[in-house]
This record gives sequence, structure tokens and C-alpha cells, in this order.
Amino acid sequence: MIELFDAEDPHDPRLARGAAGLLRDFNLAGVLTAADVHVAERACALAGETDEEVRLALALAVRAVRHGSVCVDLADLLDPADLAAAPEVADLPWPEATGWAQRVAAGPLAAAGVVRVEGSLLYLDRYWREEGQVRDDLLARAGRAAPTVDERTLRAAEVRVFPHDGFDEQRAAARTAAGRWTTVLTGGPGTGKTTAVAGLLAMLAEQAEATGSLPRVALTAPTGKAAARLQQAVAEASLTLDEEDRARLAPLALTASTLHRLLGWRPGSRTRFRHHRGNRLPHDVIVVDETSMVSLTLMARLVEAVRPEARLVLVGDPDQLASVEAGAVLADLVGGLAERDSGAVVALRTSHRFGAGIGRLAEAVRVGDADRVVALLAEGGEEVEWIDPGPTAAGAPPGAAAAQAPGPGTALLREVLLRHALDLREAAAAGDVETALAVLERHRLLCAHRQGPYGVQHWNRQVERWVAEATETPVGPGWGQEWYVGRPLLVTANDYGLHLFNGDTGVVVAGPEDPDGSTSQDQTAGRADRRGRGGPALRAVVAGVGDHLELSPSRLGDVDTMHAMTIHKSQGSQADEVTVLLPPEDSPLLSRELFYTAVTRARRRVRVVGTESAVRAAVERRARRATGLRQRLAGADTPAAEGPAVRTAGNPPATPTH
Ligand SMILES: Nc1ncnc2c1ncn2[C@@H]1O[C@H](COP(=O)(O)OP(=O)(O)OP(=O)(O)O)[C@@H](O)[C@H]1O
Repeated sequence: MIELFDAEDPHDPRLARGAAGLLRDFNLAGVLTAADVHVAERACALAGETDEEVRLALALAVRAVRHGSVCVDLADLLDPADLAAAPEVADLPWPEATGWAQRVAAGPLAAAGVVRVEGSLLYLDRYWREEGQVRDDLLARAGRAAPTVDERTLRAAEVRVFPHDGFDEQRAAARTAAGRWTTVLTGGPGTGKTTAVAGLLAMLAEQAEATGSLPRVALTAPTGKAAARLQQAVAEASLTLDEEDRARLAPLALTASTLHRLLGWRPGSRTRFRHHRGNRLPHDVIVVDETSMVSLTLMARLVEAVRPEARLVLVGDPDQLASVEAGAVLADLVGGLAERDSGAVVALRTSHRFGAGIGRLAEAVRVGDADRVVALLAEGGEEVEWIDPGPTAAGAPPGAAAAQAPGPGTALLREVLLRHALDLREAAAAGDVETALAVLERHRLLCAHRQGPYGVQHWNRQVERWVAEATETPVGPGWGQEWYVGRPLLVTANDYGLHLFNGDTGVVVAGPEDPDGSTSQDQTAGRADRRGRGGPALRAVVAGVGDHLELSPSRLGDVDTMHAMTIHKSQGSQADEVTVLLPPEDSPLLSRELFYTAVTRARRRVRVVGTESAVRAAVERRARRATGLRQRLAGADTPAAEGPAVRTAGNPPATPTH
């Protein structure tokens, strides 16, 4: 989607002062940011490229990566849906598509290796190389003779580990993964992916017994939070195995780490690791969870570091939002490998966790049946509720009624959100950590946006205002009370020293001073906030795997308030009840992948707040990313050899910006 920014202020930092010609036109129109323009200008100056249209093409390629695409299709920049949302874009002086890419290919940028052109696809060199490398490494793995397995032992293990008909899908998945070097295991939430993985590991451990060895197993995920959940889920799933298989898994000492940690994070580089083609990972089995969140760059680093004779099991849900960084790797693998190598992709379809109501809604969203989604929402029930704010007040932005104007939508939202915030506050004020953390898991408000009336910031402040009114106490930064009892927390960056991971959640509770023996410097710096202006001493409690961490709030650097969180951030986590606040239908963030991700965060009940047109837009609009990996994997040497642009699902902007 051609997403625009709207710069009314001439000093807006997104405007590139000094830009000229086409770059200036596209910058002023909000298509290109100053960063896109500067990169293009600099690279063209260095390479000696003076053709304005080629400069524009390069800036659009830079922009595409910023929006999560791996390349840009110069022949397919505008589609009717984009133009309906932003008709003014059509009036920009777009170059004639025919021959545009060829001019880039014939020019000095391509000669200098800054860009690569394939058909109408324009890549920045790095992403072109990474796509090719992922394809080559995966196809090389697929071309090797299959791993040797003892069939009789395997068949006996299948029946033992997955004992009845309800495990048919998982049994088939584990059998596939046991007999291949690379397997992509897909399924929505609660379809038993982790259970299948635990069973597979027991089966592989038994296979290794014949050689008197133990398989070296790595469990990994793109984020710390997802890795922690994977470890916990595998441990829980292992408990369902019989004693003999549990005993097989015990010596494997299964712990999970982030992909960055597994690959060997190196200070100063986000894309180069200690393990690579020349220093491969030692493991025999590598299980990656939440693969939909893995970017192309990280996948490239992973597949080159895996030993050819190690099993790689990529687990995830390809219908969810794709990675924050460029690529839609899981969706591409599922599409490309399924076409080329029919056995590599195994899908689990039966949900063992959701109630039927959420499952039906999620499936209707997944397949893009907007009429059914609207009918299911209208029907409602135990698990599904719809708050349609209805027609908005004159002058109000469409769909804003529930967010801003007084009305039934606002009253209902207030009731739900305030009740949850007060329950949290009550447990936190009593210093009851277990209850506070349990209450935290009961409900999430999920927003597409970060800012604006549909955004997390607005709703965090709004809930704080409601709590302040209800309790007649100052709450929130508006009152100079950043730290207050019952403040829900979302960790926004990994801190390996403190064992905190991006995506961890927690709550501020009343409690004894210096829970972690904080230094005198901490105490001085944090005292005013930590005491909440004469209130009790405060401690932050962060939920961990099987345990929690308590520390002084002053030690927490990267945290947000979590009365509301973005759908992007919610990936990989669930809550009993979820309220999804949809932005208006013209929001560039609305997409089927976003809506599906939000709905599937709910374990017991999902509440959708949004107009019918917003619901329909969410279901019908595909988030798109331009990538070539799917087609490369499917068989074509170059993505353009089989036709025009390759688009795959999963294309939110890299970060929600509204
Ligand atoms: N075949 C089955 N029959 C009944 N229950 C099952 C089956 N497989 C898994 N379960 C149960 O369903 C729940 C979800 O399973 P599991 O954690 O393996 O799913 P998942 O796909 O990994 O979930 P998610 O990725 O959403 O966390 C667990 O409680 C598990 O014990």
C-alpha cells in the first residue's frame, strides 16, 4: 500500500530540504521520507547516476525495505486499493513503467553493485544476496539424502508418543520431521505445534540411542519472550509423554534462547554472528518457534549456520503478521517449498485450545470471508462480542465514536478497561504478586496504532484518567506519577543482565523497599517516583517462565505502560480476554494479518470494537510485501522469470507510526 505521511510543517524532519526534481515531488507528497531521499541522493552521487527516474527508483527501493518489503516492483507500484485510499498519489509524475527497471539495470548503480534488477523487481544488493542465499542453502539441504532412521523404532514411537486419533496430525508432522533435514511446521494458536515438537524430540532421542549418543537440541525463537514461552511449552508438553519418553528428554536439558543468542551475538553488529558458514552451530536438531517473526536477514544467517546434517524445524503461523524487519519469510517458505517440495511443509489445522467461537471467527478472518466475519460478530456469544460504535458525530473521524465521543461504545469500554485496571490495582496495592500477575493475563486491549485516538498512547492515558477519577488519586505521568501501584508494564528491549526480554510483562506492586538491594544511586534517582509521592515503596514484578523477577522500578529502563498494547507487540502472547480496537477503514495499518493476529491472541473471549466498514476493510485488505523468495524456492532461478512482481502476505509497515 502506498502509505503517505502528511507534513503540514515546513520544518517537518521527514521533509528533505535541498531535494530537487522527482525526489522532491515524491517527498513533498509524503511518499518518500527524507531518509529515502538522502540515501538515494548519496548513492547516486557516488555511483555517478544522474537519471532522475533512476534516482527515484532507488529511493523507492529504500522505502520498500522500510515498509517490510525485500524489493520494489517498478511495474506494480499502484494498485486500485491503494489509489482508492490515496487518489492523489496517481497524480504524481510517475515514470513510464515500461523500460524503467531496464534503465536502472543498464546504469551505473547496477554496475557498481548497489542494486540488482530482476525483471521489474528492483533490489538493494544486500537483500538480493540474502534471498538467493536462503534459497541456495535450503535447496542444498533438500537435495541431500534423507536422514537415516530406524523405521521400526520410529513406527513404534509414533504410536506410543501420539497415542490416539486426536493426534493424527501431530503424528504425521513428527514422522515428516524425523525423516527430513528441513521441515516447516505450521498451525494457528493451540493447534498442538509444541506438543508435536516435544514428541518429535522424544522420537529423535530414541533414534540416537542406537548410536549411544544424545542429540544436541537447540530450541530458539526470534524474541526473548517467545523463547521463554517455547521452553515452558516444551516442558509442559513433555509432561504428557510416558515415563520412558520423559526420561529420554531429561538429559537433553532443553532450554530455549533467542536466535541472536544462539547464533552468537557480536557487539556492534546486528547482522553478523559468531556462528556462520565457516563456524556452524554444533546442534543436531534446531527448532525455531514463531518463525513468522523472523526477518529475511536473520533467516539467511540461520540457514547458513546450520550444519547440513542437522535437522531444522521451522515452526510458526504464516497467517500472522510478518517480521518487523524486511521479509515475509515463513509465508514465502510455505508457498515456495510447498510448490517445489511437497513434503517439506506440514500444517496442523485442529485447534485444541480455543473455544469454537473464537476458532470460527479466526478461521473466517484467515480465509478472508468478510460476510461471515460480520455475521459471526453480529451473532456474538460467550466468546465473541462486537461493539460497533455506529455512525460518528458530524466532523469526527469515521469510527472514532468508541474512542472519543461519549456513547454506548465508550461506556462499555470504560467498564471493561476500568474494571481490569482496578482489579490489577487492588492486587498490586495488597502486594499480592501472584494475583496481580494473574489479573494481568486476564485481559489485553490491543490497538493497531501507537498514536492518535486509536493508539496505545491515547488509551494508556485514558485508562489512567479513569483510574484517577475512580480512585480520586493522581495516576500516571499527567500527574507526575509515572510509577504507581497497579501500573501494568511492557518491557520493550532485551536486558540480558537483568534477564528481561522485549515483550515481557509485569506490574508495579506495593512492597518492601529495595527488593533487589538497589544501590544508593538507584535510591536517590528513583526515590520520588518509587514512592509515588508519599505513597508506599514500589517494586516492579515481571512475569518469567515459572517464576517472576522483582526489582526496583528505577532499574527498569525500557518499559511502557500496558493498559493497551499494539497488535504487533502482542505477537507471541495470549490473554484470556482480548479487546481489539480497530482503527477506521482508511487506516493504512488495517489488514487481514493484523486482525487475525489480534483475534488469535484471545484464549476465551474476544471483543472487537470497530465499525462494520472497518471490520470489512480489515478482512479484505491483504498486508503485502514484495519479495522474491517464494518464487525462487518454487523453482524459478530468478523471481521475475516466472512473471511479474511477487507479493506475499504480511506487509505491515515496519513500525506502526500513527
Ligand atoms: N492432539 C491433542 N489432543 C488434545 N489436546 C491437545 C492435543 N495436542 C495438544 N493438545 C493440548 O492443546 C494445548 C495447545 O497445545 P500446544 O501448546 O502444543 O499448541 P501450540 O500450537 O504450540 O500453541 P501456541 O503456539 O499457540 O502456544 C495444550 O494444552 C496441549 O496439551
